[in-house]
Amino acid sequence: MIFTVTFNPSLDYIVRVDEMRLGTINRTNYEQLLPGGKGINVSIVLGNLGHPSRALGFSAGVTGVALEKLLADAGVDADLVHVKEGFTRINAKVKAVEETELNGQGLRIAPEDVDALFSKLDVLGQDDTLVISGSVPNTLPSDMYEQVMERLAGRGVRIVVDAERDLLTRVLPYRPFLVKPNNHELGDIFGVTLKTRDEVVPYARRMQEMGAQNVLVSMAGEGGVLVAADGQVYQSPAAKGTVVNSVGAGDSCVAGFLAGLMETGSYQTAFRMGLAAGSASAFSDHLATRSEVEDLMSR
Ligand SMILES: Nc1ncnc2c1ncn2[C@@H]1O[C@H](COP(=O)(O)OP(=O)(O)O)[C@@H](O)[C@H]1O
Ligand SMILES: O=P(O)(O)OC[C@H]1O[C@](O)(COP(=O)(O)O)[C@@H](O)[C@@H]1O
Repeated sequence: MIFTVTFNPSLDYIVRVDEMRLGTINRTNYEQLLPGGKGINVSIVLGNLGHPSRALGFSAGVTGVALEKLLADAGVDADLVHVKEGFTRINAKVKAVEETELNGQGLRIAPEDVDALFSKLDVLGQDDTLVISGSVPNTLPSDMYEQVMERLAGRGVRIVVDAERDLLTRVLPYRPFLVKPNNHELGDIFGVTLKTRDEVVPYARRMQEMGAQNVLVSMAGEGGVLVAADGQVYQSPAAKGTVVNSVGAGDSCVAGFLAGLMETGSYQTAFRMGLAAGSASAFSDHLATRSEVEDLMSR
């Protein structure tokens, strides 16, 4: 069974404006409200691809109620800890000539809420996969991901991590099954700018030497690189298409990779399915569906 953990779920409020001007009123010409947060998106896309998962995390307030309603509508099996104070954040994504995101800092999660989440992790064991993904509210200790990995150590759980900077590097000694930085996040870790797939390969290898079993580096319109546990390096450009909304493309990439690996056992196919799922999400106003992913893979 696959479990996802999102420490900082959101409602994503996606709007389009012809021109974004600061310091004045901007009127939108399109708006959409979607469930959000990295692990949550992974669960949605896994479901779209025919693989059930359970989404764990936190919610609070009226926005938390709305989030759970949207997840139920999307057929996601969500088991969120209800935090007493505050409200689930709303992340605003403004699409104009450029894309601007305003991501909230998130909930004030109490120690007993963390305990409640951890007790839900106690059922995980051999053959289970856990995806821990996204930011951690700044009211929680910065070693949250390590605490999760420490708790699951020795139980044979395959752990996937999609996070930035220290959250990511600090889990590497626990030998996560998969990490998925994008090229900017990978470059930030090593203090370099990575633009091409060839430039990414040596740094992805370094992440593997530091402990990750598989390193999948997504590169938006440039496609991606996989340094796999089988010793192979796979590279691919991205599918060509018109980008409608790239929010959730990275999460879709993780879901596509896991689905492809479960279905075929092949890292190469998993990589292709990951990239196709990312592109399918980027090319539409919803997260990737199975038929969209298969269509892109067949091209
Ligand atoms: N502009 C694009 N054109 C084609 N595919 C894209 C585009 N943006 C994203 N993708 C696909 O989605 C994947 C993940 O996107 P990326 O932006 O790298 O992730 P993240 O959201 O984590 O930064 C890419 O590897 C690619 O396959
Ligand atoms: O936890 P963070 O880093 O603030 O990111 C949360 C945001 O990322 C998303 O999960 C999308 O992530 P990706 O575009 O990287 O796939 C949004 O749904 C959400 O608003």
